[in-house]
Amino acid sequence: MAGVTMWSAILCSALIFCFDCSEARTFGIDYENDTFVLDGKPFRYVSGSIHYSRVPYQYWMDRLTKMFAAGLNAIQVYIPWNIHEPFQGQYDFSGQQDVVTFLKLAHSIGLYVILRPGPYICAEWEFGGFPAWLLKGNSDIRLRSSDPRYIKAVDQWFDVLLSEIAPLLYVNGGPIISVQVENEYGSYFACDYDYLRFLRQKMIDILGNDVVLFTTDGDGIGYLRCGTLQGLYTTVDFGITYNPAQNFNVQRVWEPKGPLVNSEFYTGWLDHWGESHSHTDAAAFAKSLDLLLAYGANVNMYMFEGGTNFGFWNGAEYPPFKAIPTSYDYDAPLSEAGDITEKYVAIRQVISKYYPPPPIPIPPSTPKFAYGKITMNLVATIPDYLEKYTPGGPIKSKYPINMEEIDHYYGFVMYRHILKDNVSWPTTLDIMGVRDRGYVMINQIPFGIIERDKNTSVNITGVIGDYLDVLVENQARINYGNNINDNRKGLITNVTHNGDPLTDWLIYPLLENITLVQPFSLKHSYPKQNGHLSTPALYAGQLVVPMEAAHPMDTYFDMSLWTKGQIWMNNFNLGRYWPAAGPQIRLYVPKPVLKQGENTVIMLELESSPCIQDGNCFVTFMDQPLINGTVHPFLGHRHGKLGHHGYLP
Ligand SMILES: CCCCNC(=S)N1C[C@H](O)[C@@H](O)[C@@H](O)[C@H]1CO
Repeated sequence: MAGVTMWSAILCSALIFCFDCSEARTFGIDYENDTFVLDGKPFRYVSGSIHYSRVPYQYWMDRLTKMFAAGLNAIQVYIPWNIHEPFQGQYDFSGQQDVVTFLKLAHSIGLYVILRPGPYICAEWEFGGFPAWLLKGNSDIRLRSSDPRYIKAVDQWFDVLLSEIAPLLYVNGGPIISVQVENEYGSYFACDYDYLRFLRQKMIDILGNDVVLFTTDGDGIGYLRCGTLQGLYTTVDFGITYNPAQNFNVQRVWEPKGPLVNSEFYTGWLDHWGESHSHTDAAAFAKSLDLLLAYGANVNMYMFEGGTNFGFWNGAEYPPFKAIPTSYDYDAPLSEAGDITEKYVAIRQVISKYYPPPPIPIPPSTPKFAYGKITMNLVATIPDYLEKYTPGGPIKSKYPINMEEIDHYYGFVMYRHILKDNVSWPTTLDIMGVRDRGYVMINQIPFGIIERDKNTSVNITGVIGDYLDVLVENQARINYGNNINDNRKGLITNVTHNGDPLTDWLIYPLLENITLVQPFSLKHSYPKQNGHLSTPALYAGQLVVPMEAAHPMDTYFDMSLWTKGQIWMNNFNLGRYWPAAGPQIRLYVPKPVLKQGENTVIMLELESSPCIQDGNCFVTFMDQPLINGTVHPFLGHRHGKLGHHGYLP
């Protein structure tokens, strides 16, 4: 008897969070009865996707509690590699990146976890989760394949990540009941089974054999051919359907027995700048959910809480190149700000037909406040700023260098060339390799905007010694499809003038850390103008939040009079704005980035500042979102179509 007591004690000590050490915790598949089994009993999950990287960590508990209050018993979570390994070999699992804490919070509420660690995650996230340093020195790397350079990086990353994850597996006392291998691999051209075998083995080596490993692919035969592998449970994804049998027939081709699983049941859809906000009818979705649950399916609703692409974390589709906005609201049941929606109520109602209502009330939406209008002031034009604030000075190079090679992966970089000849009449500057958008200036006077795959030339004039500046915006690395390998940013080709390559360049990485933006001796002479274009410049303002207990509150940043740029609040990068393109007109400002008293707002306006046009140098803080505004499909210019030589001044 003593022996048994000893073993159960050992088992307990091995099991974190274990509540009942008498029974080993198990989660698996009962193929005979077409169901998952949890601790030997039939189990079906009703799950929702939430991405911890898109919700301020101070709000994680709020969103997770609302998901539990909807009747969910599980959440589905992607792990973006690039937020955890910003530079190769440097890892970050703290603060906003503290995925272990996020998963433990879910566990504490009573939510199981379906984990999707990639290494590729798609998700409309920058580079599908890949770190940009994968491209440094490897312009021909073949991602998502057995390319040894890629496999080496994944192997090292998974050694670190999976070791963090293992203690949180259900079998070890944690909430993780299943782990996805790769992501919709069947939609990718490589079809490299050795790569999938490597991933499967790596996960088994570190996570063990007591976890369900699965794949997810679109519900089409063609997708599944390359998307799954022996030993990985095949699941599918699809949106609203009124004939679940038809959708699951595809899964049954690969899994004749076992639980039916829709791993991404789309509650809404993604947006692109310049296109109308996506919408999915709540009643239609609820009806389809009812049919899926009645059919006995396991369902994960993608997204249940969409959140925000703060900073430079949005992704892009290609072709054509279309960047994802800062809001990832997704028309999801919980809004970007975690508000309860009609769709949330409809879903909760359907789930309550199958399961007892959750033992907690629905938490309230967080309060929002309209802090009103504040004045913005010019700090500096970007050329002035960079000359003063580029630590160590610019990089000197005979030809332009792409961003990855200078270890500057996100945001902006300025390329400067000092004219060696007089250019007395307008002649063509060609910048074929702009990735993705460029603002061309001569001595700070804007001459035009260039865009990848569209207008890549501008007519310029100037004299010897003039500064030709090209400020390039990396709008996002493509996150989906077969072009994901072609993701280098900045200028990836030479710049030619009248067909001749321009040589001798100064390259200024624009600081990702905005704290160095100290108000210059404020120049009251506004930047140079050329038609409606103004010199890219930094503007600063102060938002004063009342010193009252109720404040700060969530709010929305309305910069609808401005055109396109980036916003920081107290040095927190709120994300990109582009009201000239739409549909997002206001940015969500979560309470945690604000403080009582003075809050510093910094804007980088790239194209056309209202301060110059009409003296309306202000922004407004509202108490309502606006992500379904008017769109301008010519990629964002109220002033009409692109001219042949870029936007005409
Ligand atoms: C327009 C192409 C969209 C590609 N993405 C697709 S199909 N999706 C599946 C993908 O697995 C998920 O990460 C999300 O990216 C989702 C769309 O929200």
